[in-house]
Amino acid sequence: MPVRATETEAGEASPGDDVEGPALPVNELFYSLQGEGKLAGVPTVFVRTSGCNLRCWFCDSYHTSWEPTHDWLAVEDVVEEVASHDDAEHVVLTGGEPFVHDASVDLLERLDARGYHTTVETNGTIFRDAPVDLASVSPKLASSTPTPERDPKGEGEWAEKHESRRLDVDTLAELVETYETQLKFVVTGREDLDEIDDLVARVRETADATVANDDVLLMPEGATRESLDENRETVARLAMEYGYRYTPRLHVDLWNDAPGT
Ligand SMILES: C[S@@+](CC[C@H](N)C(=O)[O-])C[C@H]1O[C@@H](n2cnc3c(N)ncnc32)[C@H](O)[C@@H]1O
Ligand SMILES: Nc1nc2[nH]cc(C(=O)O)c2c(=O)[nH]1
Ligand code: SF4
Ligand SMILES: [Mg+2]
Repeated sequence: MPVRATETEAGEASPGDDVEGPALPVNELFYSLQGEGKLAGVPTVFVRTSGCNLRCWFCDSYHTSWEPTHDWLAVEDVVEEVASHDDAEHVVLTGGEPFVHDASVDLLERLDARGYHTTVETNGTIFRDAPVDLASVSPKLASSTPTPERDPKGEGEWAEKHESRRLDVDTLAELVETYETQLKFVVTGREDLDEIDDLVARVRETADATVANDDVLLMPEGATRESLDENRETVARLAMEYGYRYTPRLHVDLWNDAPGT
């Protein structure tokens, strides 16, 4: 699909006059297996919006965050493209950060009306009221911050903004109270576990809903097979030690970092 560069930080520059009704900046749309979380292995259509309010140094979707590209599509056309994948019953709305866009709610409503199971992959900093069957929330830890040493593009210009935005316990609590939720943490090493324990405790104190240990998933950092090979066993052992759930990155095991997988 042809894409054009986005002009603003969160990628919310508007569609051209040729697009009617609610529209989304779509980076890619593809059919694959859900690679992460409780539904890993389920055939799924992925809609990846462009634009994000954070800048994780490790972001595996660089062209939705650090250098966003997309084509503006009418929500109606996105639904038709999803429906062209005859066998799919599940749709994942991801990004970038899908909840920066008002039209994500329109899309979820139309998908729900057609009977799809919807998962939203979100960083948990923005709440939206929408028909979401599984909120797949991935709160960002201190180890995600793009310090000058780990900045994929500049020299740490995003570090402060990322740091001030990356966690909002009240928003996490609202998501947990409203939706069936999994909390899926990207783990870079043992150092992350104190922060995860602390955050899970704060969400449990704040939310009027239960967060079971098997709703808390540890996912190894790794956009490539090579980096996963380095991290996955450490993270699997940490899951056993702390009593949380481990999630693979099945798509990376199967297809490495190929686009559209
Ligand atoms: C690209 S993000 C888009 C959704 C949303 N912005 C978020 O971060 O949850 C999709 C998922 O990939 C995870 N992710 C991104 N880069 C990763 C990496 N290098 N290793 C492991 N997981 C990664 C995110 O934490 C999130 O669970
Ligand atoms: N196969 C596959 N599964 C995924 N689960 C979450 C993904 C995402 O990027 O949000 C993703 C993805 O990019 N590919
Ligand atoms: S929040 Fe998600 S999309 Fe945004 S930079 Fe981090 S991993 Fe990438
Ligand atoms: Mg992905």
